[in-house]
Amino acid sequence: MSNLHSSIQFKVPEPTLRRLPWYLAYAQLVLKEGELYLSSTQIAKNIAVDASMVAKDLSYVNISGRTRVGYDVKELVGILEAFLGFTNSHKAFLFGVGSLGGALMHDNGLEQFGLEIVAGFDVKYELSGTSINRIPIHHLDRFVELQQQTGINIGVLTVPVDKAQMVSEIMIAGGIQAIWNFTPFRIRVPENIIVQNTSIYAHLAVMFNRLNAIKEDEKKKILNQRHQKLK
Ligand SMILES: NC(=O)c1ccc[n+]([C@@H]2O[C@H](COP(=O)([O-])OP(=O)(O)OC[C@H]3O[C@@H](n4cnc5c(N)ncnc54)[C@H](O)[C@@H]3O)[C@@H](O)[C@H]2O)c1
Repeated sequence: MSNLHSSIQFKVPEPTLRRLPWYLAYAQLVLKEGELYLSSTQIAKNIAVDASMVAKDLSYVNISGRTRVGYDVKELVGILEAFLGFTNSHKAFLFGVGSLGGALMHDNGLEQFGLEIVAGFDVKYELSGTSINRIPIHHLDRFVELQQQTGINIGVLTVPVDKAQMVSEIMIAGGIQAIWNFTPFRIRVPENIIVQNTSIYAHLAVMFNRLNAIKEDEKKKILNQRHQKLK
């Protein structure tokens, strides 16, 4: 990625960066269906966001739609893929090949999003020399040597929570500059290190909360109906 490209990306607000992959996924679907043009209103309807928000988000990626016709779908897909860094594969090491780490190594979808896990590291000796989805697993002791050979600077952290800080320090000392942290521990890192904390559980809480809101609404409706009948 060029410096110019990365300096543009840093100015993009995080919520926009989180929405762009949704637009891309929808544009890819439309492209498959053979459509040539796509409007921001169409995108907005399908993603359930505001059309003006879609247009604003897309203004960050330097693509302009044609009045009344919309965006050229092929161009939109290409630009979004390149912008999000999905076209150039980023290679990563994974630390902690347990149930979550193993599942991530099994997931072929990650590569579509530009991340390729090329090796896993663990402290369990019985895992050394084995592989998951053709990705080799090594003992953690071999990390520095393999980092020096490959120059890989992204690390996926899936170790037990009480090991998160210690392993992240080993990762950083060995040359990792960006950590995708799946542990619930808020690791402390030097300023120049990028950390992205990710939790699938956070989204669960949102889903439960919305479900409860629906239930509360239904309860209110039932109570209202009873009141009406009593009147
Ligand atoms: N973010 C999420 O949504 C999410 C979801 C599930 C689990 N988690 C978290 O992911 C982490 C892993 O969970 P899991 O269920 O896969 O646990 P697990 O016990 O199945 O796997 C952990 C692995 O880390 C290895 N390990 C331990 N110490 C290590 C070290 N110093 N260096 C390298 N590897 C080491 C273990 O040998 C084991 O193979 C936990 O912190 C858990 O809380 C997060």
